[in-house]
Amino acid sequence: MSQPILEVDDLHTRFSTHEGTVHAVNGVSFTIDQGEIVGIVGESGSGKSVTALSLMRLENPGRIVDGSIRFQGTELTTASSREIRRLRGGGMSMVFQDPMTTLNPVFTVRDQIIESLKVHEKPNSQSLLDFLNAPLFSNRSEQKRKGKRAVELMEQVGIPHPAERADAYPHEFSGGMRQRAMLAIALASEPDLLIADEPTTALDVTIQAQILRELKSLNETHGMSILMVTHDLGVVSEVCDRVIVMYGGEVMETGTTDEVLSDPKHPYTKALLDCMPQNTKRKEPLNVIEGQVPDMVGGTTGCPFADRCSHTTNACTNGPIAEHDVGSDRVVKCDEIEFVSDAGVASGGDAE
Ligand SMILES: Nc1ncnc2c1ncn2[C@@H]1O[C@H](COP(=O)(O)OP(=O)(O)OP(=O)(O)O)[C@@H](O)[C@H]1O
Repeated sequence: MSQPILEVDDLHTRFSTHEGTVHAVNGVSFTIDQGEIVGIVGESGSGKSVTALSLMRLENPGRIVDGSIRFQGTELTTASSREIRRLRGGGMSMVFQDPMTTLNPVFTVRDQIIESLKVHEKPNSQSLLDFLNAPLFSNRSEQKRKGKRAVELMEQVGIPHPAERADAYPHEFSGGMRQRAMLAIALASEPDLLIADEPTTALDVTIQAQILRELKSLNETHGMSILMVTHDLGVVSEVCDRVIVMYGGEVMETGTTDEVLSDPKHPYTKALLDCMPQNTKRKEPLNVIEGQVPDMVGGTTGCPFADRCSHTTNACTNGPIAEHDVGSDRVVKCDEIEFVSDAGVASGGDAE
């Protein structure tokens, strides 16, 4: 059996706001094995991104108030900023939804990939030469080597004519190419775990399929583990080995992608699946889950999905809700699952 590369246990991340304390991540636990692709899926506001940011220790202005994140044996919740920097330079990288918020508009794509290569090679130090940004003759060959590597990485992520395009600025790239450039920057540090937060949401379906293929091939050829944050079950079904279904800052259901998508146990998972266009008859309006995701101010008592679920009982609103093992590596946080399996559950009160 594969060793977990990442172990998240009872993670709680909160934000202090004028309205009160937002319990964005509320007791989340999961693992990712070496070489595994795991998806986190859920509606907007379910806590997916804050979970991903917490793993990279980029949760600020939020704060981790409880729980543990162990990456390759290192506890990240108490790690020093030096350890975290070293980790970001090597073990873990993140790709964000909007490349323009991450790419620096005043540097060429090549320079930004080179910067990532430098951080990878010297995660804890910034040399005087780097600081002055004035490479001397002695490190010109080094600079050349990194430039060549940058072009190789651009080629690897499918940027056509990489040598010619390396000196372009981000605004000269299309959306899909920018996303690939960002992937190249993330890969420059040769991460063991890539966290990809909605990496294809802003792209058209053809480019989306190409990027997903790219990620899958990196996983297969380099054994890179991937945590894919998405609201799209189609993406999950295409690339993920396992899926974590999140709602209201909590994990509602986990399991292998095949099992969860073919036999969803939690009413929320079932409702999400019912909303997929593939599961709607032609010319009929798409299914929606009636109601809104909770704002998570002050946290929730009981199941966060209770006020949108058609099978809610008093026990669901009074909580706490137990996690049920319903198979190997399959967990469902719902006390009504017997009922769900027997009768089926649908969104908006449309029970099957
Ligand atoms: N900086 C912040 N300050 C206050 N609350 C925040 C902040 N960032 C996120 N939140 C809250 O944390 C909760 C979880 O948000 P998060 O972005 O993780 O959801 P998500 O599932 O990733 O949604 P999306 O798919 O839209 O990114 C939401 O209630 C959100 O409003």
